[in-house]
Amino acid sequence: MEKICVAVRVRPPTPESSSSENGSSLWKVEDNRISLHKSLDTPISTASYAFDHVFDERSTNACVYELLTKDIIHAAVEGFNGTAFAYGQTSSGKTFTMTGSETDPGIIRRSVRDVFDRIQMISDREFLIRVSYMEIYNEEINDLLAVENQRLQIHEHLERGVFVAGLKEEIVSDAEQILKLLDSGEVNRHFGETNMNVHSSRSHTIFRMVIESRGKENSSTDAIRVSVLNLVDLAGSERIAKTGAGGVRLTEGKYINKSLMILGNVINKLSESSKLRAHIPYRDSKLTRILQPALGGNAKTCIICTIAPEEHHIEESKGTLQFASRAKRITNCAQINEILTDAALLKRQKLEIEELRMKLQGSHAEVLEQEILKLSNQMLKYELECERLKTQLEEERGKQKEQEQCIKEQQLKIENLNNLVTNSDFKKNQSEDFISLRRTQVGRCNVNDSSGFPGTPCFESAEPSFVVARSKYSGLSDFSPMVDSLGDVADEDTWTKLNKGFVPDLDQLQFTPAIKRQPTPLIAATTECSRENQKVVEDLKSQIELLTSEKDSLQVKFSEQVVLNNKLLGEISELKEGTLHMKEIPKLLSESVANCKDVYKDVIVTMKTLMAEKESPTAKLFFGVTGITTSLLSTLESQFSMILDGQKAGSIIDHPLYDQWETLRVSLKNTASSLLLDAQAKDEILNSHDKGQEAGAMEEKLKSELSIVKERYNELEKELSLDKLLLKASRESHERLEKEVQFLKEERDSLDVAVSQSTQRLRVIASDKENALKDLNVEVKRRKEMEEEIKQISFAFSSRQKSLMSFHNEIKSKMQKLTTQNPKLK
Ligand SMILES: Nc1ncnc2c1ncn2[C@@H]1O[C@H](COP(=O)(O)OP(=O)(O)OP(=O)(O)O)[C@@H](O)[C@H]1O
Repeated sequence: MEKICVAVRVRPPTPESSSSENGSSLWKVEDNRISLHKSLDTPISTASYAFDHVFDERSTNACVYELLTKDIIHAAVEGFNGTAFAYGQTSSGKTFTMTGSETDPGIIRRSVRDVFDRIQMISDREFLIRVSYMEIYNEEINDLLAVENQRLQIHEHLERGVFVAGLKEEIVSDAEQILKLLDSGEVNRHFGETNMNVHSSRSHTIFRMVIESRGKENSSTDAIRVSVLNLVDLAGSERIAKTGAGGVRLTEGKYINKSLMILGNVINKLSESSKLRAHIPYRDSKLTRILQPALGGNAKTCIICTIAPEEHHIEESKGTLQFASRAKRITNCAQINEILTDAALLKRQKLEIEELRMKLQGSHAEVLEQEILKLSNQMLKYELECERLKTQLEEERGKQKEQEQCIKEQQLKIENLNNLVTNSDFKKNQSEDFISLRRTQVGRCNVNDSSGFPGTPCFESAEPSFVVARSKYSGLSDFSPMVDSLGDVADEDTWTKLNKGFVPDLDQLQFTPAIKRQPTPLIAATTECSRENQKVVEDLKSQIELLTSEKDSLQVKFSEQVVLNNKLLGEISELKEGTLHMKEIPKLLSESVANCKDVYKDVIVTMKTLMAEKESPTAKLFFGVTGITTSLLSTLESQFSMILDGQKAGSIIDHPLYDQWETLRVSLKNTASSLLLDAQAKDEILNSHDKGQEAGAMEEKLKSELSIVKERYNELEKELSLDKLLLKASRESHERLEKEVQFLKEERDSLDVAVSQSTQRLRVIASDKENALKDLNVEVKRRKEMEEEIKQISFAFSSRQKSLMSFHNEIKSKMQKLTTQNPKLK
């Protein structure tokens, strides 16, 4: 187990920035520490970071290679997998570090030369070297050594691990040959000009050397070593606002930021304690999938994080340093990769059996026998444990299937909900609709409003669980985002955001045991093997526990979602009911207005016939009132016609407008009939020739009636303005209602997203379980083989013991014979 080696390199300031920023860098490098200083040279305590190496602006590629990469290259020659990669924002010097210049070659060229120098020094082994060069451009793998090999796929093999199918591998015999291949590959690389870098890498490149070696002598008995060396130049993260990217550059930028964010996620998960990290999202991007062995796997890895010293890049530089801090906590488990030929395996086993025999012949025979027995028992125990885990897994799978079924049903429900919402025809200006809805939602509205207007929907009174559940969706998901949901990643420098707020805690560092897949040496290693097996089984057990708990939490979340969904469904059906009810109002109102109009027309006709003297004050007043009332009626009519637009009939009896119009109708009718009676009385009075006295009384009466009409008119005017206010309030309520519906729709959409994320997560868990099961099967198979071997050894041991016993008895009988023949010997 060893930690990843992490270094930081500060690029020299650009000529423009050194002239504009007085040439003084805010980043100070002291030994292996880098800290941010304020302009007055006071250090900022929270921005000080320590790494394995920190290279300042004056350091050369030669120095970086010597201190950081050289050991990994030498280890690769010896059979260890190795990876070196450069990470940092755009224009911070990654390509300069990996590729370098003519005068100061970068890590890749230096590594190539060093590999061959090293090979020259190893005289007892022979080497075969293959190289490949690929780029990941817009999440597609292209072969840089064979342009026709585009969009290559990643495959996984039990023994070979993750590999890129169809990638050209050139067998090379010297460094010069590789350097030429590199130059030809460089031509095919995607570069582009941005505001930040005139020669910006638009893809991640991976230069790979596969180093195979075997001993020159006794080659049939020696294992073949195969190691993979990856030298990676990542594309730089970029802020679109700074790079000024558009069109193709923008698309590239989005892909670059997305894959770097996933790399950041993987690093974050790996830097967590092993108890917390349930799932490492290697599969979320091609880059992380290819680099999987280098990140927490079987490889020696170094990361060089490059930063730009300019003040306007401080945020990006801090992000890079936080990424580096996390990477520093990752532990790899590198081991020599050996492939044993059958002959080599046989020879090794023979040697081991011989060793065991020697031990058996010594005084430890019994102890060893016991140990073998103990081991056999342990094997049996582990096998049983494996069986148990297997059945547990089967059960888990069954449960998972059920859950998937549940999710499908849920999705169906959501679709129905969707249809319901889209079918609901909420039109603008249907303000009165809300009045009816108010009745249906009386429990949830502010009906006791002092204004007496219809209450507005009140969500404070909603059940707390509803609010809690809703707030959950606004929070960030606790698992890594899926590639497809990151469409707008490039709009914000998300990876920098992601890196913020990290507090390194090295004490919590945990190690992940790696599963060894190599053939295991026999007897001498049995104890070690059993311990290892135990560890593996425990590891698998803990993995299963983690998966189970994760599944449980998902199930809880899922049932919460179901509850929330049901609630939303209820609310939406309530709203729908309300809407149907509301649709009835306008027609009735318009009917009411038509009624009033008819009555009023009758009244006017009657009144006109009564008004003999058209120029009298009473007639003038009457006609004036008639005009006003007509205009009132037309206003109301136009308002209702606006509301009626597109609505259907229904019934509403208790609407305030209905009451008012009813009162108006009755009052007009009464006035008309009283006027009619008065006119008749007047006729009678005139007929009785008592003109003087009666005319005065009649005038008085008419005046008083006129004032009543006036008052009534004023009242009507007030009622009308009240109605207007009511209409306004209703309109506002309707708008609020519409917003609420919109909000519910959004809520439903977010639920949709959450459910699909859960589904994806479940799928990932399922595949993880599948992998765990595969590993278990491999383990079981291996254990069976070992058991077989132990049986054979036990058998050999017992036959050896028997022969020893017979030999012993033979000697004994011979001795006895000798002593009987020659008693002197006694
Ligand atoms: N250590 C250094 N010494 C001198 N010049 C450097 C150094 N590092 C970077 N530069 C120069 O800075 C510029 C940008 O560097 P480079 O292209 O390597 O950045 P990058 O991180 O690879 O950018 P991108 O991600 O956009 O490809 C180049 O002109 C390069 O020569």
